[in-house]
Amino acid sequence: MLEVKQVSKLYENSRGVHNIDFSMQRGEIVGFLGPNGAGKTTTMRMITGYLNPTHGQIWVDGHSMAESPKKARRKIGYLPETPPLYPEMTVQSYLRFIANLRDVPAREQKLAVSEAISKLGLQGREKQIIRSLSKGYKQRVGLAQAILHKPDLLVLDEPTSGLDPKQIIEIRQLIHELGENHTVLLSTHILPEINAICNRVLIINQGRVVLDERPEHLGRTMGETFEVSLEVKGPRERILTELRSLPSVGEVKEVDTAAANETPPAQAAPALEAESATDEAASPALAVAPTPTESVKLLVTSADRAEDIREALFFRLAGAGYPILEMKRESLSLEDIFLKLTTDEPAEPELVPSEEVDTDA
Ligand SMILES: Nc1ncnc2c1ncn2[C@@H]1O[C@H](COP(=O)(O)OP(=O)(O)OP(=O)(O)O)[C@@H](O)[C@H]1O
Repeated sequence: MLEVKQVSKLYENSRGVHNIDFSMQRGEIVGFLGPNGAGKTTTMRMITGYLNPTHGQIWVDGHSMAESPKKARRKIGYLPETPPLYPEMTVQSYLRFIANLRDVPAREQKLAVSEAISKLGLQGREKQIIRSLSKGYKQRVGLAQAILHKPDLLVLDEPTSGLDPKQIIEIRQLIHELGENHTVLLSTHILPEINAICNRVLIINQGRVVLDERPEHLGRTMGETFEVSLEVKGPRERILTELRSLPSVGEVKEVDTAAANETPPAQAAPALEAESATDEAASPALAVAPTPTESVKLLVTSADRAEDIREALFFRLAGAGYPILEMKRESLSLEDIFLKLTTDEPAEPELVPSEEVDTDA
């Protein structure tokens, strides 16, 4: 659907983007992430034909943006960071105007506008002046103009920026629905947005792609070690011994010793023995002075980086008679990965304002 081949955009200040290279298959929803100034908008403007690359090529559904820009752009719906709205127009007249601009045949315009209005939940607002709409509804009109000519690829630059939490959820839901019939590239600063709607993530830093992966494979790609947090009921020392003797286990760290300190291990064993004795013997003791439940919280890593050790932990602890109260796989969050990939870099030198080399298309 989209091929971005070794694309660079050099501004006079030498910023911009360098050798961006990726492709998108039909039906993908790709999240485009990067810190401020990383090059997201520059890349999106080149993909949509609003900016000429200094080097490289862009193909949209087989059409070269350089050689057949009209055909290539016909395939794309673009929502820039600031939606290109005319505030004095009504929603309906604005969308009719855009349909005209995009060469939607006259006899199809009415239907195209009413379809876009209903897809974006703008029914009842057709006659409203755009200026009087809330930011969330203006964004819906922006999305409506992007899909009017029924493009295959939607390029959305920070579509939820500046919206309140309720509007963010609504717009996300709409993008999710649009993703059923469109290929979508969307830039965002909101990391949970990627997990919520995207099936692939591209991270760009200082003008270069530094990660291209499916969200569920991010940990593996980052060389993450399989790690599990556990809460186990039973005597601390014995649990540690059991776990450390498992060949598939690498490291076992205690994360919260509060429970163990409350009940020293020496006292724990008799208490458990009393519990495992007859019910008649255990119950009166509990009624007089309840035995604190001894549990230990641990962080356990795999000996072989990526091996899933959850089943081994379960069977070993169950076999030894120590119930697992909680078990959770710990993984690097997208935030962790983003920070790892976009910090530890030399700080950007002070930017001297200058004109760009190419003029906008
Ligand atoms: N017209 C221009 N002239 C010169 N430099 C520019 C121009 N437009 C962008 N740049 C520089 O190119 C780099 C990439 O900018 P771009 O706007 O694409 O980043 P971005 O990732 O979209 O940032 P943000 O998240 O802040 O919108 C930045 O260093 C920016 O200063």
